[in-house]
Amino acid sequence: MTESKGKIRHAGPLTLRGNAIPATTTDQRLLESRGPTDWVHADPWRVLRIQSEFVEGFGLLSELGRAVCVFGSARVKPDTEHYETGVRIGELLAGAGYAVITGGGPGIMEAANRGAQQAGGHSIGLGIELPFEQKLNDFLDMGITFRYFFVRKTMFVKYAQAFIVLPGGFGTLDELFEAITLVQTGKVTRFPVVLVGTSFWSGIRDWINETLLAEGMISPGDPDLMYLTDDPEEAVKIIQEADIQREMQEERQVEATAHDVEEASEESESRRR
Ligand SMILES: C/C(=C\CNc1ncnc2c1ncn2[C@@H]1O[C@H](COP(=O)(O)O)[C@@H](O)[C@H]1O)CO
Repeated sequence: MTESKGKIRHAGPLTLRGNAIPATTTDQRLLESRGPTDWVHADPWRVLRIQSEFVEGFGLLSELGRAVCVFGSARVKPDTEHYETGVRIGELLAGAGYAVITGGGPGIMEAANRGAQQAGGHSIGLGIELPFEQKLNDFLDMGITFRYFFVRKTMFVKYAQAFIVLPGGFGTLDELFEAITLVQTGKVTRFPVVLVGTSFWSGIRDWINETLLAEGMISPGDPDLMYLTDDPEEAVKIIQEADIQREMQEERQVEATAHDVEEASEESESRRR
């Protein structure tokens, strides 16, 4: 705590003299203040809360290793076809060494977390605070509940190498189209988005081809940004294949950089001679 000594006070990085010296110290004002609380709801305070969500998320997830997000309906129940597919995908991903990240809620999220956990993999839930009572599902090794959708979405994209999308409603469509937009605009590269459930998704795939593409709203290659399958094994294989391609590309880049450096040093050596 900073003490007032004569006519000078050091308050953190500040040096204050004369009338600029407040009657109390910063710590005293912090510990004693009992004023209006409106500032808790003001935007500058929210910015700090948003920052703290990023810090918590980065802190929790940064050492995760390879991971895949699984999205899908919050409403499907255990012992239904889509739920069982979610469990199988969780198991397969865990078996292939991927951590499984979901929205941490019920339905497909729970199914994929359950599959990952029962196969001995990492099972992560990134929940969201909602207006109604909500809790993280029971099949998580690590969970975090975000206040802000956009912070949570950053975590999904930053810490996963791919998305698998099962049947779902608006929430699932939002996650699907955000991922596709990030791939389309080059914000993320080599990021497979795999839709599982051909009869559920073929309507939207046809609309994308027959309306979006036909009317020039997207480019000819854009529909291929999504893979479509019924087979959980194939979904995971697509992701593994993309991982191999990514690793090969990274190796080629490292080799090309090493080659450039070698050439540059040979050139400067020959100029010196
Ligand atoms: C509807 C019910 C609970 C909702 N709880 C959720 N918890 C976590 N994440 C959720 C929740 N609801 C939606 N999401 C996210 O959107 C996707 C599913 O939304 P959809 O509209 O059901 O397709 C999902 O991937 C989550 O990330 C009570 O049962």
